[in-house]
Amino acid sequence: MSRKASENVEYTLRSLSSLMGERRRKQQEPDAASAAGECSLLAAAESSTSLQSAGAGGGGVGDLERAARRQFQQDETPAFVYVVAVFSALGGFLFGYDTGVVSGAMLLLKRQLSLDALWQELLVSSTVGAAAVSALAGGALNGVFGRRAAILLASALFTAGSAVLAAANNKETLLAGRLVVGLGIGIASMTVPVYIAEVSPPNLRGRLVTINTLFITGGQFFASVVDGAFSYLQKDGWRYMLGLAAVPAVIQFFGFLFLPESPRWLIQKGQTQKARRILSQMRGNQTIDEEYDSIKNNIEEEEKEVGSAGPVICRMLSYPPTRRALIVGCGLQMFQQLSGINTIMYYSATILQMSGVEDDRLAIWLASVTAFTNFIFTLVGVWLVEKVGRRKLTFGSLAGTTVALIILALGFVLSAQVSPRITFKPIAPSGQNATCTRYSYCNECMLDPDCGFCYKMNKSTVIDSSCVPVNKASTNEAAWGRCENETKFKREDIFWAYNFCPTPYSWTALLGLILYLVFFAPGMGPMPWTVNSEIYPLWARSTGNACSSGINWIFNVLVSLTFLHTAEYLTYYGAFFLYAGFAAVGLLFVYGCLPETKGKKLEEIESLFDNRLCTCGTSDSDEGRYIEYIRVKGSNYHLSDNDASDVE
Ligand SMILES: O[C@H]1[C@H](O)[C@@H](O)[C@H](O)[C@@H](O)[C@H]1O
Repeated sequence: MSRKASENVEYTLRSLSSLMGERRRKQQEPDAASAAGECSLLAAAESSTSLQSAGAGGGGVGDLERAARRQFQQDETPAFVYVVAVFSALGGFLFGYDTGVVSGAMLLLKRQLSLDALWQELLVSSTVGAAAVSALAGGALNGVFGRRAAILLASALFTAGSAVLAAANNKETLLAGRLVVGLGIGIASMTVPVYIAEVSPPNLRGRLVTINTLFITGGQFFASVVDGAFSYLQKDGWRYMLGLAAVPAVIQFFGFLFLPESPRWLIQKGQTQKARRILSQMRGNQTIDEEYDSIKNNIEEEEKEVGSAGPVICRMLSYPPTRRALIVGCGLQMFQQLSGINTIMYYSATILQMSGVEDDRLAIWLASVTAFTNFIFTLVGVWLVEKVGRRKLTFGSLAGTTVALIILALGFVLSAQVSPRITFKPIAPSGQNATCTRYSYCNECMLDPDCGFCYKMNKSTVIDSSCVPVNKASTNEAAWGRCENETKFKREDIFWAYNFCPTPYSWTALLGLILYLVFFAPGMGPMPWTVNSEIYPLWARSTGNACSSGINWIFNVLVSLTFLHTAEYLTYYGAFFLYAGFAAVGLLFVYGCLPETKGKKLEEIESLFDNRLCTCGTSDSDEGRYIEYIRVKGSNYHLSDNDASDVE
């Protein structure tokens, strides 16, 4: 039987068994109910036989199956699961908002509180650093107190942190607020995907977990709009930017007071009655027996196989399937960051300036266009994840990202090659730094963070150009010379370029940037989070996600903090070629090591890591196959894709 046909058979059987459950509930008489159930199964067996022949002959799908499919889809999506997913994903929104909003807030803050470079760096990176620490610690928190408690704690931290930030009167208080918010981000980033994965039905799990990343990028986009809007409020605009996060945080906190704990965590802790009640609430009108049994059996088997002595991380490392899963999960998170997403997100305004946008405010608004691209294309990922699966989506996305990075780098190579010559070397006033005046091309001048390029234009040609030191207090003007006073030099048609050079190849940078996000956002953005929420068995899930989220945050700090220095040492194109190199290695890793988890029950996924690591590329033919358990007249039949006839 062809694979397509076998999938159809499974689908129909599941649909019909679901229909059967529905019909059974509607019947008042137990006997009549069981008769209806048997009828349905007989119909299923017949239908599967006819489908087998239809599949073999390449024919269409019958009315019965279509009706069953419709019914099945209705059955599978109780609104409650969506409500739970959306409330949890508010954690993702806050993660995106708080990491995104700071760049705009910093523009205002540094003026109002006269922050030097060290304090600016501290305020930006303290949050990411705190997130790394709390993501790592979040594993224990999740394991001991449960997912719900962890999400409640994260939203409390977000609320408290935002309130402190909005009311802050000095930089020390701001630092405290940013640290508290960072602790919330770390806990939310590792807990929310796990929680959503555990409450979702298998056929929707990928989509619902990916919604969390949609909320992350949505938060980043919203933050960029808020930054743009409040940038006009020079005094105290930053208070609104930083404080606004309290609103979704409070909503999430109160929402979660009424939302349930993950049934899987409850079963693990022995609270089986409560778990059953929640599971049936989450599954609407379907029977929960098989799912409940399979979770419970799995926990018991795991305990037998792996034992329960010693720290979880040691047990994970000494048990080959979880060790392999951990390598895959952490590797994915590492490559997500190494492919440079956050240099694109945090420095898009700078990169856009390189592409010829000279006005600061316009660059901030255009940065929100890039954030919007990231958001919209994550939505494409939500749509694709259950259609093409995790593996193909991640691979395709990373391949496109690599090409986009190469285009971005080539754009910078072209710009560097036609970099304007420096034609005018002013004498530095006594006691002033003269290093900048030694450069011969704009490109060298641009890469020195202490210097900027001052020039005039004759039609489209750069003339009278010089390289002079930048004013440390405001990078909008030079420390001395013709570009010293912004209002004055603008009146005289003189231009100042800090961090960029005027170039006719500006469009390549813009093209590369947009292409990058178009490819990155549907796959490499969300899949590392989605896959990590699925690949660990229950006993290792919190710890596995804590480690991989920790890795994500650690590489986030490393890559984004070193971007400007990397560009200084390797030039801009060197930096992007470097990220392209990392992405290419990531591509091999994904091809070799990432198995397909689409449609599988969480309890089945562990077996994907039974074989030696990095043999997944050879087991593609297994993609999309299900093993489904159905309950027939009180007994469980194991239905593989070749033995539909087992059903009587
Ligand atoms: O998945 C997310 C998303 O792609 C964000 O845009 C990025 O800033 C995060 O670092 C990443 O983890």
